[in-house]
Order: sequence, then structure tokens, then C-alpha cells
Amino acid sequence: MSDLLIEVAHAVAVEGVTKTYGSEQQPVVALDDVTIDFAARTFTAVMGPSGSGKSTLMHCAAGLERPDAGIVRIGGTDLGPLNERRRTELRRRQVGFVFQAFNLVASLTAQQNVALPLRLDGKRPRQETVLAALDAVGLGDRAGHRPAELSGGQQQRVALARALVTEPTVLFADEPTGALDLRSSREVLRRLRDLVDESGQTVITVTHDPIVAAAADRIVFLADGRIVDDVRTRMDASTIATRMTHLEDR
Ligand SMILES: Nc1ncnc2c1ncn2[C@@H]1O[C@H](COP(=O)(O)OP(=O)(O)OP(=O)(O)O)[C@@H](O)[C@H]1O
Repeated sequence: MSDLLIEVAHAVAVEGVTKTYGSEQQPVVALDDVTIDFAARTFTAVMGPSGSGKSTLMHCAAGLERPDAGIVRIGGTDLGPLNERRRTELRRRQVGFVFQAFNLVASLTAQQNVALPLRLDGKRPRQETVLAALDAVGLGDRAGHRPAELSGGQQQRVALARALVTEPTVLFADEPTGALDLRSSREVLRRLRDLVDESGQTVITVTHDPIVAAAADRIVFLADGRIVDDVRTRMDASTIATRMTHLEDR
């Protein structure tokens, strides 16, 4: 009983995860025995120098890559024993992604791109649902535009709308404000915070932006594939910036 309660409280749990790239002669250890749980209904920022393993952690925790060792659970389900079809199903139903390569389909309009995850799951999305998702990221008037007709920041916001349209339990984002101007960046940040506070979703985001991290409930700092700091209280942006500088100087 208590085990069950513990599992349900964690939207995502990563246990002893190791991931190595490269060859046997020249291995690159991207994640080195990482253990971390992400509680449901929380907003976590993952920070760390370039190459510290942030994206790899997101890919493994989201079930996009299989770790070499260790366990990943989403909503209490161990991904290890699942075949590709079941992993894909679980991701489609529970997980949203906003990653650096937006992966929008070039031939589809913004509206069609946002509808895609629902269609792939065999649903017939209602137009109002899709337009509301675009409206929520400030792009209600760009529904008929194809990616090439949108700015980088607008494409990124379409990717966010697409990730949110399925109402995922967990949203993984990799630099979701990276290509945005200040105003769009603050809008996206407010939207991420609302997902947690108003919709009860869980957000895990990689960021280099101390202002994004200052809005998080928890900040996890990575260096050389390991967690070197795990701050569970809100920090102000200047303290975060100082800590980042220290990590980069290590
Ligand atoms: N597909 C891959 N093949 C080989 N090496 C890889 C691959 N993906 C990542 N790596 C290496 O693993 C390490 C961690 O990479 P990762 O992308 O997770 O870092 P990061 O912290 O997200 O970096 P950045 O902030 O620059 O995006 C790096 O040394 C990187 O070069």
C-alpha cells in the first residue's frame, strides 16, 4: 500500500540511470548513475553546463531513449520491459515534449501540426480544441500558416501547443524559451507555471535562463552526467546565475 502511494506521487522516477555514447575505445558517459524522482504537480528546472547530460536525462526520463542501465518509471509504469509499441502508447497518452528541434511537419499548417498527436492516437480532434491550444500560446491568428511562414519563436510556440493539446500528465521541455523574445518567453513561462498550478500537470524543463529557473519549484544542477545540486526551494534569478557560473568554472 505505501509503495503504491509513493509511486503515484511521482510523475517520473529515474533510478540508477547510466547512458554512454561513443565507442568502446572512446566512451562518452552522458549520464552516470543518476537517481531522481519528479513529484506530480511540480515544476522542475534542469540546469548545467553544455554537455553535462541535461538533454540525455530528458530523453531517457521521457522514454525516448533506453538507458544502458537503470530504471525509468512514468506514472508508476516501468518502461524497461515495454516493447516499442507500448512505450509509444504510454508516451502518447501521458507525455508531452517540446524539444530544441521542433519537429514540426513542414507540409502541414500550424493547426494541422497541433492536431497531429490526437490523430496519431486515433482521435478526431475538434477544431475548437486545436484553436484553443494555439490561442493559449498567442497564435490563434496563425492557424493556417505552415512552419516556413512562421518565425523561429512562433514555430517553438506551435510545438508547445502541440505538446499541450493532449493534456499530458508530464511535459518535458528542452529550452522552451530559447528562441523566444522577452515577451513571448514570459508568456510561455506563465503558461508552464499555470499548467502546474491550475491544471495539476508536471513540468520538467531544461533551461539556461535563470528567470525560467526562478519560476520553478525545484532546480536540479547537472555536471559531468551527475546531479551535483538539488534545490527544492524557490531561488531568485541572480542567485541561480551565480551558481551556474560556479558550475561552469569547475
Ligand atoms: N547521440 C550522441 N552520440 C554521441 N555523443 C552524444 C550523443 N548525445 C549526446 N552525446 C554526448 O553526451 C554528453 C551529454 O550530452 P547532452 O546533449 O545530454 O548535454 P546537455 O547538457 O544537454 O548539453 P547542451 O546544454 O549543450 O545542450 C555530451 O558530451 C555529448 O557530446
